[in-house]
Amino acid sequence: MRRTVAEHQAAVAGLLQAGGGTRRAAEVLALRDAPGRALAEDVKAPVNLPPFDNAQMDGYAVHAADLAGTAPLTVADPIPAGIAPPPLAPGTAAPIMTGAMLPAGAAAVVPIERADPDRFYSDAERADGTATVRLPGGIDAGLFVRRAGSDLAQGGTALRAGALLGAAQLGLLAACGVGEVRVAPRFRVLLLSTGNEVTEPGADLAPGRIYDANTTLLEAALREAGADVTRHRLLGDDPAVLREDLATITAGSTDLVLSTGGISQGAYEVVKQALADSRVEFSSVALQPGGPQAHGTLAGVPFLGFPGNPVSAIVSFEMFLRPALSRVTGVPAPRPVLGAVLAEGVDSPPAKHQVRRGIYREGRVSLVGGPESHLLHALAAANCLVHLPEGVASLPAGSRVEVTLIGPIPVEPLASGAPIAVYRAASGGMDSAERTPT
Ligand SMILES: Nc1nc2c(c(=O)[nH]1)N[C@H]1C(S)=C(S)[C@@H](COP(=O)(O)OP(=O)(O)OC[C@H]3O[C@@H](n4cnc5c(N)ncnc54)[C@H](O)[C@@H]3O)O[C@H]1N2
Ligand code: MOO
Repeated sequence: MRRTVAEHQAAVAGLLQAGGGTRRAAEVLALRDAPGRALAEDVKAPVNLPPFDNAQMDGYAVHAADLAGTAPLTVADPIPAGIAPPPLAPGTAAPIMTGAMLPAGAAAVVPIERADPDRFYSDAERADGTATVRLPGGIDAGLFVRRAGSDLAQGGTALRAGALLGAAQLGLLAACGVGEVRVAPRFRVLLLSTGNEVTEPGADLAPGRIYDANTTLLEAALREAGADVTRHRLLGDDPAVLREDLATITAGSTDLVLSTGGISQGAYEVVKQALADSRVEFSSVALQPGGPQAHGTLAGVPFLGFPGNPVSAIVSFEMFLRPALSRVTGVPAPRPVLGAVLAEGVDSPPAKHQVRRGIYREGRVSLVGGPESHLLHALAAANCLVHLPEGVASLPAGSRVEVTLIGPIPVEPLASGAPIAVYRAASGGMDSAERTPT
């Protein structure tokens, strides 16, 4: 059967959805074990974030009654972070450190650099209670005060079910005091490679044989995408042996069986022959590489057969399985798809969606290697897949194409002295300093 890329994408997503791999019980994990997992339920903030009004700068806490004036204020006891301070009396200013709780009565914090003197008194200097400080008048209420709940109010939704847990999301949960999370179960994949010619990397290579790249390639891709992978022993080219092997698969034992190789037009297509009378369909998708595809079920377990050429296998993963996993389980996050200008002209078979490998940078994409599906070295140098859709026979340099990012975009080191961050304080008036790399 011949089908379009979109038709096969829908078929694979439907297969995983029906497979029920996402309906297993959620797991409860400590935050440190949860990177890369998807939340199984909404998480509400059990506390305000921040939990209390606190100082955004090291400086003086100023009473609401003293914001306007410039008269000297008596210096009160200092307030370090981590204590509950006594109330602040009018006519006094308390040295307060970043993150310390604002005392009752205080309405603003003036950074120490704006105070006169512009340094904190020592305990000895404050001992007789006569130390004073002058602050600039006309201070806005709320200056350098971080209000309780201003980031997230208690009871508010911190993260929704399905959220992918990365560093920022886990950091937020930790800040809220949440120690454990319920996450969706990992998607389990049984991965098998076929072919008499494939040899385990590290072993001696007999004439006519090649090393097994696909198991490592797909296992790494699947793990990176959040799946739990079990490798099946390398299988030869005997359909009877493979059929026997696959007969041991039982419903619920895994969420997906994924094979590579043995599905096209040869005389020894082991997967095709072993599954001839099964619920697996062999089709030709209008995609290059990645044309031959197999999908269906084995004992109710979803099955996908990718072509044996390594680039065909990884393009199949990126085009069909990764988006389906993303849609069905929430993990991994979808790949970014960007518009880019082709650095060179390119030809493509118009009856197929061709996927070339490229290096994307600053809006331009250069192709790496040719269209052939054995070019692993070029794949390893690429950071994107370049899409030349069905109907396109050739594109001149300068044409716009879509690229899917699969690796990091190269960046130049920052020129010395260039600003790396300019932060403007939300409370207005005083800007924090521009930071420059040294
Ligand atoms: N007459 C035709 N021949 C082929 C067609 C076709 O339509 N008509 N399609 C070609 C395309 S496109 C592809 S892709 C391949 C797919 O073939 P199979 O899925 O049956 O895969 P194999 O024949 O087993 O292997 C293809 C290729 O990949 C190498 N291989 C296999 N497994 C591994 C592995 N684990 N690690 C590294 N390399 C592997 C294998 O040695 C072959 O070179 O068929 C074309 N032929
Ligand atoms: O479709 Mo095959 O996957 O081009 O090499």
